[in-house]
Parts: sequence; C-alpha cells; structure tokens
Amino acid sequence: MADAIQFYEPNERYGFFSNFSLHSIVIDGTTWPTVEHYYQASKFLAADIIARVHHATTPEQAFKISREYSKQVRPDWNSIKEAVMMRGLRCKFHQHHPLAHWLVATETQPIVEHCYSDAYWGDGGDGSGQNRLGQLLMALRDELKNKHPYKMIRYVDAAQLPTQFGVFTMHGFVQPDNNTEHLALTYGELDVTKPVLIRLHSECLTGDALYSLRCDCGFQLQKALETIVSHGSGALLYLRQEGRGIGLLNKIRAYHLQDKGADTVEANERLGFAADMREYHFCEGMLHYLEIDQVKLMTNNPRKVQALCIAGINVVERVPLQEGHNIYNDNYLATKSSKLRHILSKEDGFSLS
Ligand SMILES: Nc1nc(O)c(N)c(N[C@@H]2O[C@H](COP(=O)(O)O)[C@@H](O)[C@H]2O)n1
Ligand SMILES: [Zn+2]
Repeated sequence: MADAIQFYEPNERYGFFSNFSLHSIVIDGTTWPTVEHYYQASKFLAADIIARVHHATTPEQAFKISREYSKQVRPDWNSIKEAVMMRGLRCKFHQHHPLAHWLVATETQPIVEHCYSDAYWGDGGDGSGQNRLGQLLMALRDELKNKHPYKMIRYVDAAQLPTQFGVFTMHGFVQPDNNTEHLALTYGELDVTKPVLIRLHSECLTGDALYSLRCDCGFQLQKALETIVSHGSGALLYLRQEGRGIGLLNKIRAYHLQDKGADTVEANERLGFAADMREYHFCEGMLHYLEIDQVKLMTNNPRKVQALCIAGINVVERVPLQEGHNIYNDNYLATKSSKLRHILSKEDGFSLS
C-alpha cells in the first residue's frame, strides 16, 4: 500500500486538507472564513449562536465558541454531521481549484488526519481512530478524478525555475490519455480577476533549445518570457507538441522534404500528416488549475485563439508576437501566413524579404 499522507497543522505540506486551513467557502450565498467555521456553526439552530461562530476571528475561535454552547447542539446533529462536513469539503475543493488538483494528485495514497484529540474525524493519534475526515477526503478524490477537467490533465508538482529573465514557478502536468508531460511557467502574483497575460508555446526543440533559425519559436519563447516579466505577472504554457504534433523525428523528415523544396504544409502532408496535428483541449485543465478564465494571449496563430474560446476561456486580446524573422525562415513564415493563416502584419513588423 502507498505511504499514507498524514495531515494536521494547516501550515504543513498537506495542511490544505485541514478544516482550519484559511480557505473561505461560499454556501447558499453566505461566505464562511473556513470549513471549520461552517461546520461548527451548523451544529446550532439558534441564529445568535450561529452568528457568533460565523464571525469568530479564527477557526480555533470558532471551535472554542461552539464548545461553549455544547448543550444547545441541534438534536439531530449526529445524523447530519457527515453530510454537513462533506458539503463543506465539496465547496472548499470546488471553489479553490488548485486544492482540488492537489487532492487528485495524491492518486491512491491513504489520507489520514493525524490527531491525538479526535478519534472520530482523526486517527486518535495511535491509528485506532476512525479517520472520517480522511475518509471523506478520499471519497471526494474519487468523485473528482474521473470528472472534467481532472480527467484531461493531472497536476503533478511545482518547483521554482530561475531563468535569465526572472524567477518563474514551474508547474508540471501529465495528460492521462497519452502520458504527455506539459508545463505551466508562472511569474509574479496572478490577478485572475483581470485578464492574465499568457502564451501557449508548442515545443520546438530545434528552435527553443538549439538556436535554430529555421523557425521563429526560440525567439517567440524568449520574447514571451521577457514580456511576462516586464508586465509583472503572467503564464507560459509549454506544450509538448513537437513539430506541430508530429514529433521530433518526423519534423526532421519534414525539414528534409523542405530542404528539397516542399513548404512546411506540403512536407507534413507528404509524410501522411495533417498540416497541424495539435490539440489544445487539455490547456483548459491547466488554466483551471491556475484559476485563469480570461486572458491576453500572445500569439500570431488564430487556431490557438479559437481553441481557447472553444474551451470557454475569454480571450480579451490577442497580443502579436512577431519575432526572429530572418533569411532562413522567410519562406516558412510566408507559408504560416498564407496557408496556416497566422496573423503576420506589416504594422507589427513583418515583411517578406
Ligand atoms: N511539422 C513541422 N514542420 C515545420 O516545418 C516546423 N517548423 C514545425 N515546427 C513546429 O511548429 C510548432 C510551432 O508553431 P506555432 O508558431 O505555435 O504555430 C512547434 O511545435 C514546432 O516544433 N513543425
Ligand atoms: Zn520552431
């Protein structure tokens, strides 16, 4: 059996599982500062007691106040307390998207509230308790894992990524249907109440890492990261769709055909592929994790704009990203413009040599 995750203090690694973690929830139009406030207040029918618990300054206070009124707990409490707790948990995890992704990321690990003072919700400290809170969290995990968007993308972990432009946070994901690994690089505090500056960047090993002049990818990647840093915040989704989705070795085959005169679309087609094999549906899940639903999108590619719109993301602005035009990618960019409908305009600095 996988190692159990034990949680208790809200400031520890898995502290977000605690009902004392500072994640507010909205239930029937009322905002509760924590699940603990909601759970403790639900024990009572008297409006003045509910209000006192509701307005407690901390979850610890909410717990303490509720104990003061232990004689006035509603008579049916024992029969409804699990449902109340589950409702609070569902609201917390549905209303704070990263928490839900972190919960699903624990896969099949047992989740245990390690608590000496509680043998009902917790494990009683020695493992003899019922761990009902851990059980409900695992039940919620089972509910979520096969649902949209957790089915299309799985969050795995995050770490710092210092770059020459600034220090980003790198969030790792896996696409379960084909095991492809993707990244989201975020910079600064994302204010998701406003459109977030983002880039969907498809992997191009040759351009991004090997300084190729055959395309514009490396230049666009650099410019996008620089722009995000100078803007103060934003996100770059690095999508592992090498070669417009045909893979690196097929891209070499396509380049070979282009060396013999084919354009970038003809080369793909001669190899038996569509001009562009990429899909973007899973980006919706990555943006869901980041709680982004409105964006300013850095791209020249209308398919990326369209894909986000289909995914329900509000693309309030397309920010042109015309970078790295040179004699080696002149024909490539011209074909991107004429056949793949990339928006490359004179006003934004594009002109064929
Ligand atoms: N299949 C293929 N043929 C070429 O000639 C190419 N240069 C590429 N490059 C890939 O295109 C993607 C970037 O295009 P967008 O600017 O995002 O439309 C990226 O996956 C490159 O590897 N592919
Ligand atoms: Zn490229």
